[in-house]
Amino acid sequence: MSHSSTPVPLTASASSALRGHVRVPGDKSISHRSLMLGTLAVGETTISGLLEGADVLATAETMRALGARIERDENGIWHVHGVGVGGLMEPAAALDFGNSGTGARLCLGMVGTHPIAVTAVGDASLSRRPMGRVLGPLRRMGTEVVARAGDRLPLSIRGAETPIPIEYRLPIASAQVKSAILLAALNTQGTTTVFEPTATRDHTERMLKGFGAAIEVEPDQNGGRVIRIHGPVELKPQDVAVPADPSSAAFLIIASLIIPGSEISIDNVMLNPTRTGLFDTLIEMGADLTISNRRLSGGEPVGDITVRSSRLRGVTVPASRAPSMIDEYPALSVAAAFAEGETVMEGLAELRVKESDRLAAVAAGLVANGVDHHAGPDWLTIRGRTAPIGGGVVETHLDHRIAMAFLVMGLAADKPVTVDDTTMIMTSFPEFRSLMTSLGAVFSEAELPGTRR
Ligand SMILES: O=C(O)C1=C[C@@H](OP(=O)(O)O)[C@@H](O)[C@H](O)C1
Ligand SMILES: C=C(OP(=O)(O)O)C(=O)O
Repeated sequence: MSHSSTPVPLTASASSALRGHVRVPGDKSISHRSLMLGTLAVGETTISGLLEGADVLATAETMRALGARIERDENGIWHVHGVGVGGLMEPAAALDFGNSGTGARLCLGMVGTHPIAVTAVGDASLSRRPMGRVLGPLRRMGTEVVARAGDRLPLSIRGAETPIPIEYRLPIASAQVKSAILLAALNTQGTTTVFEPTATRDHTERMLKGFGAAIEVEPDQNGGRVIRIHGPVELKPQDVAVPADPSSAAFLIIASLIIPGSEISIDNVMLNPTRTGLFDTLIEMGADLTISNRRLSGGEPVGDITVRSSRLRGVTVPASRAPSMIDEYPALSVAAAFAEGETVMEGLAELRVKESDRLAAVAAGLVANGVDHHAGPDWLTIRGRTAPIGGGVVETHLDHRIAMAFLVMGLAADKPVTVDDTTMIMTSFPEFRSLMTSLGAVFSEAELPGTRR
């Protein structure tokens, strides 16, 4: 997205019951990966249901700059004519990843083992986020890095001429780091091994298998996994059908739970167990959430979700569940504000390095709207319904999930909730406002004097 777009504030007000049967856009993680793997395959990959959000469109642009021919046809199908592993071309200009951590980190992995020079830039939010977590293993594989202290964007890399396979134990639970190494391994002679102490989303592994890579995944007894990939790899083009994004569905689901009388259904939601921690948590909280028509689609479990408004109660969400719902804590915090009793969320350290410091941004939004809570370095407790909720203005810090979560809060609150900017919602869920409005949500334009970003 543009780095200098004018903020567009929005107010959400108490809405009557949400009703309807909808689809939400394609999964962001799978969308990025399908463009990247399509680029690394020889021949034509087609993608249906691609998320056409700014983050993914930025990835499409970077894949073009690296040599892929990518077109969208009149039916909304994307066609990626790949250059093959080893075939990436040196881009003529810096690659702009906008607001997207996934785009930047996975692409650094891809190019880190191609002998080309690449400069990576991003918006103000992305330029604050740590890249050392991928540059560390890439340096061991032979990638040269020119970056300022702290390894933040903008930075330049030159990919290794003769990449070295590594064994790497992830120091943090991060699918982006794991995926960057696996993508780097594709153009590396020999076996690259990644140990992940806690399972994180495994779309890269599933998709690499689908594209024909020699990859083995072995679960260990403690919930971790060992992943081995044997390079160099030749990828075969695929027809990818991207299922709906559970992280986007989360906002509709929580809105329906907290607005009395609501009942909505969402079709074809991805239900990979490495992504469904929020749904498990909501069910523990007493949510009337049912999943029907479970099936496999393109190597991923999917199903249709029906949700009805429910009396929620507070629960403890253990740290071990964090990787499977890492993007859902802002939304869960809103559900917790409307639940009876205390919700305890542990293991939240990674929230501090997302598009914003999400722990701080959520806590500030809760303060602004009168919600009883306590935040620590890596935990948050929220006591729901102790006082009227709402009436605040929330600073979003270029973070789409903060904006959407607090707009959902406003739909069920005693007083309206305003967010200071909604432009960045287009990174992951451009249809958020129109889809929510079609279900019955009430939004109105807001004007804020001297909004800070
Ligand atoms: O691999 C991915 O597609 C993602 C991994 C997660 O990030 P981390 O790897 O930093 O946990 C998640 O927060 C992000 O939205 C998407
Ligand atoms: C953290 C997120 O994305 P990314 O890391 O790709 O910017 C997100 O979408 O919540």
